[in-house]
Amino acid sequence: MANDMFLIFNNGLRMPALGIGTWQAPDDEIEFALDLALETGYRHIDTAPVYRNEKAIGRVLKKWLDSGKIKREELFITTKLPPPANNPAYVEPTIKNSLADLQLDYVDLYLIHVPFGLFMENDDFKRDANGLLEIDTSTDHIAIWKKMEHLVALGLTKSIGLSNFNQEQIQRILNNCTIRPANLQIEHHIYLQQPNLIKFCETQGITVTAYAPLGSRGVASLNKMVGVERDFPDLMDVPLVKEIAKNYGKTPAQVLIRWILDCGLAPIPKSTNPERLRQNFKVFDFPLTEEEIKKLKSLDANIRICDFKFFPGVERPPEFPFAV
Ligand SMILES: NC(=O)C1=CN([C@@H]2O[C@H](COP(=O)(O)OP(=O)(O)OC[C@H]3O[C@@H](n4cnc5c(N)ncnc54)[C@H](OP(=O)(O)O)[C@@H]3O)[C@@H](O)[C@H]2O)C=CC1
Ligand SMILES: O=C1CO[C@H](CO)[C@@H](O)[C@@H]1O
Repeated sequence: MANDMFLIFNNGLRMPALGIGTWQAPDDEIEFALDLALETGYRHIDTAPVYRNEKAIGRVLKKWLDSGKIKREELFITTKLPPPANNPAYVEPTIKNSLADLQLDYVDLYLIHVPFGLFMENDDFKRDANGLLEIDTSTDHIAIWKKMEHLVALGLTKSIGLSNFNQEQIQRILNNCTIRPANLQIEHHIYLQQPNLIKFCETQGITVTAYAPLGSRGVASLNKMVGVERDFPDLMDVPLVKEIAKNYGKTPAQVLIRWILDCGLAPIPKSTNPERLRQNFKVFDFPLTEEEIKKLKSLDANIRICDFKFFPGVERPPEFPFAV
């Protein structure tokens, strides 16, 4: 089954609408899973230096590209500027590190991962004496964006975009840019739909990628590690989702993914499990009806799962993007 759906960027680039997420996929798992994903037909891969798996992803990409089984232009690779590199001086060296690890000459999309800046210490984010993350209060989005634009001129990325930015932060970039953001990557699923932000992106010609489309179990495990107590709803157990899945002979995960595609967004579900990874790709043969799309839209409950509570103290000003 072919992935025949694309999102068209404001620079003309075509991004396969369904991608594969790679957060919390350690090296051995991701090497195996990515190989299988490429066999299955996935062509859009989402990663980031903070996922610490770019080297493993690079090994798989090199193997496929060297073998001639795939051409570079058939792939769509996204990676991100990590929070400690939210500083104009670090933008170019940081993408060059990612490219070296990914064994690529360019990526298709480079995103500013989060709007707030952090610092590194001993291979981890730097904390103060109270265990709170130290925030870089000098983070300057406009100066960083100028360097992001320069990366396009250097040919190190085809397009540039943002992740986890709110409308006000995006508008500030739009007011001061030469190259407009091509894409915004945000949490998006039936319980967090942010219609105003999506509408804003639509009117500004910014495509939207939906992270945590299945409800992200990874956030729960990070929360647990830092003692944040929070229960999340299981999106695959929602009665309406299960009912629609049953009617089509599909799984709840497939309905959640298909609904995002039908909303015109790009879902990037993560799976390193062979059966689930293949299952998540089999979504091109059952467009939902207008009625089903509407009913699923009515489930919006403004439940943000990836609220960065697993980063203690990160909600302090100046650039934390969400209402606290
Ligand atoms: N820009 C940002 O700040 C963020 C970006 N992301 C990106 O978005 C991607 C997706 O988000 P993520 O947080 O991983 O969460 P997802 O919503 O993709 O959920 C992934 C979880 O669901 C499980 N799963 C996958 N497919 C199925 C299925 N068919 N049935 C049941 N369970 C399934 C996976 O387990 P298993 O692997 O065992 O199948 C994993 O535990 C990330 O991997 C990352 O690339 C994510 C968070 C933040
Ligand atoms: O993409 C993401 C997933 O996990 C990270 C934590 O390590 C977050 O920074 C993030 O936004």
